[in-house]
Amino acid sequence: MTIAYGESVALMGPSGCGKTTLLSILAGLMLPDTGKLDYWFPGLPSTDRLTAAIRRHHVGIVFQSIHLIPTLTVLENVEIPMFGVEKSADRRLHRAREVVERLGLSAFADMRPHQLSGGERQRVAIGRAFANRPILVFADEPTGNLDTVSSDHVVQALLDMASQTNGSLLVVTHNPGVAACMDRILTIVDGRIVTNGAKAPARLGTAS
Ligand SMILES: Nc1ncnc2c1ncn2[C@@H]1O[C@H](COP(=O)(O)OP(=O)(O)OP(=O)(O)O)[C@@H](O)[C@H]1O
Repeated sequence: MTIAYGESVALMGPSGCGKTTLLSILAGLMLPDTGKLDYWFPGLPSTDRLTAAIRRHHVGIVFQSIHLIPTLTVLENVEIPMFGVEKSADRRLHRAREVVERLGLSAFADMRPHQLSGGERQRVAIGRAFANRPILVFADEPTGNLDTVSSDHVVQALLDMASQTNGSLLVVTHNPGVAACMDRILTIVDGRIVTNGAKAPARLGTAS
């Protein structure tokens, strides 16, 4: 598979076929037993591994189970990834406010996650994933536990943030409606990736 710069890709397939495993390998959270990865991030030397430093600066991850820090406010949760990347506290706060506003969450900025709905919480997690303007964002079943309306908002938030940062998006989903919103759909069939359609302006990375 190849993911291009600025492209949004859905990854589908039956339960247990390996979508989360593939995403975890691509995101550098797991090492593959076999196969090869290549990343060509703009402005960076090509690499076959996403190290923690590359992940911190250039990659965002959104999980189905959200994982916000319950004791921090919405604004503080969005700000977390910027520590160690952006030294200026003023710039961190400015960027966090900008992201929260863009996601339509300004009214919740000073609230704690438990005061928000599931969909709102997931949008905060999306804001956190995009806080450092990453080149590549992985989302694993980001709408898995949400109703249709909240799910639509979450997909819009993902696409809007990706287009603002011109980042690439890989979304694992069981939902054909969510998949249809992406530029391209990859499906794992009998252990192999099948693709439909292609929009490939420039390579960002491949896995085989
Ligand atoms: N850490 C692990 N060690 C060994 N096997 C694992 C591990 N994690 C997952 N598996 C197995 O690998 C297979 C693929 O799991 P994975 O979670 O990637 O599938 P999936 O397509 O994401 O499924 P779902 O759609 O249900 O989330 C499954 O058979 C699972 O039991």
